[in-house]
Amino acid sequence: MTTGFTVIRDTTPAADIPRGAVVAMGNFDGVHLGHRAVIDAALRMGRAHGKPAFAVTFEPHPRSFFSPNSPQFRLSDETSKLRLLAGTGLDGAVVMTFDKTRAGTSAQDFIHHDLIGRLGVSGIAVGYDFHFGKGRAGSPSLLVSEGPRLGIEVDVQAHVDIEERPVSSSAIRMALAEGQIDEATAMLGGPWFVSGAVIHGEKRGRDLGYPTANIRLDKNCSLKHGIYAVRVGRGTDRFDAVASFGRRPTFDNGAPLLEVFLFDFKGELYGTVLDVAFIGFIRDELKFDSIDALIRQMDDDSTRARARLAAAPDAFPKLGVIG
Ligand SMILES: Cc1cc2nc3c(=O)[nH]c(=O)nc-3n(C[C@H](O)[C@H](O)[C@H](O)COP(=O)(O)O)c2cc1C
Ligand SMILES: Nc1ncnc2c1ncn2[C@@H]1O[C@H](COP(=O)(O)OP(=O)(O)O)[C@@H](O)[C@H]1O
Repeated sequence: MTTGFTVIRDTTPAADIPRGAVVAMGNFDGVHLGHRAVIDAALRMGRAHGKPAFAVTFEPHPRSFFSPNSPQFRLSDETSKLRLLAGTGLDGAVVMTFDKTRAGTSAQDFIHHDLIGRLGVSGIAVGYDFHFGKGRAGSPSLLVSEGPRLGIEVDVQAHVDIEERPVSSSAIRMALAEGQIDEATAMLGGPWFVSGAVIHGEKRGRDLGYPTANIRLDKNCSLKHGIYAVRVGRGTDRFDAVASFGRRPTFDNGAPLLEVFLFDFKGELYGTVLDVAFIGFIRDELKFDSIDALIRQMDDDSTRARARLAAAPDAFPKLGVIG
């Protein structure tokens, strides 16, 4: 686990910002294999320069600033993204607020004020399709052409392909919406995960013999409704589990909830923040005619989830500690 991951924000005093860092720039939603190629390039450059390597990223996601009315399924919220970035070996992240001012900053001003003035960057790694600055005028080729004059090394990473398809955050969103967990895991370089605090439900689970820790996911989460083999993290503890994400058509067809039954666990989880990593898809969510039929199905789901998890004993996202 990486420690000492520093987060720099727009409000961080200049005196607290290390000068001369190399930066990996991107939105980094999900921190997938393509992002990791850019991050690895920055790590190599940082070692060569004898300088720290930081991610430069934007919050909220620029798309939600530009299209506030078309909801965005985020693979990782800000905290999850920072934990993933902290797990890569980077020294920190510069989180730039994406607001009206930043959206209106020209590419040249972004380079000169935000990157050189504020950070004194000595190197920049980006992906082939990263654009920045007002009107998306800033591009990898602009950085490549300006870099030598500014004394900044620039590294542009090509797309990472899996089966001849470029890895992208939107391809991963689509895979999750289809319940294609193996595809999402391959593109991410590790299992997709969500985090949330356990809330109270209808207290039906304990009567079924399946108490479930209930977690409300972001309303824009488009993970396919269904039953999954999951691995749960509570701090550094790990528990194998089976989870249902859906509306419980057998009962209430209510708001979508993630409900997690931890194997071999007894205890109180209300209020606890759990990390839930999706390891395998088991089946679609169904409406059962009787509680007994649902319970028999949950027994079978548990057997299948245990087998799926036993085949991937170490599967869990590599997360670091922020701060
Ligand atoms: C492994 C598993 C499979 C489930 N499958 C279904 C299902 O197919 N259909 C359904 O309506 N509810 C399903 N559920 C949700 C249960 O109905 C729900 O956990 C139960 O109602 C308890 O709710 P509570 O946590 O609010 O007490 C499943 C839950 C688990 C843990
Ligand atoms: N093995 C377990 N897996 C999940 N939750 C458990 C387990 N054992 C005990 N619990 C506790 O039981 C609660 C879920 O019980 P349940 O009857 O489903 O209530 P609720 O409807 O409030 O979720 C969890 O939030 C947790 O505090």
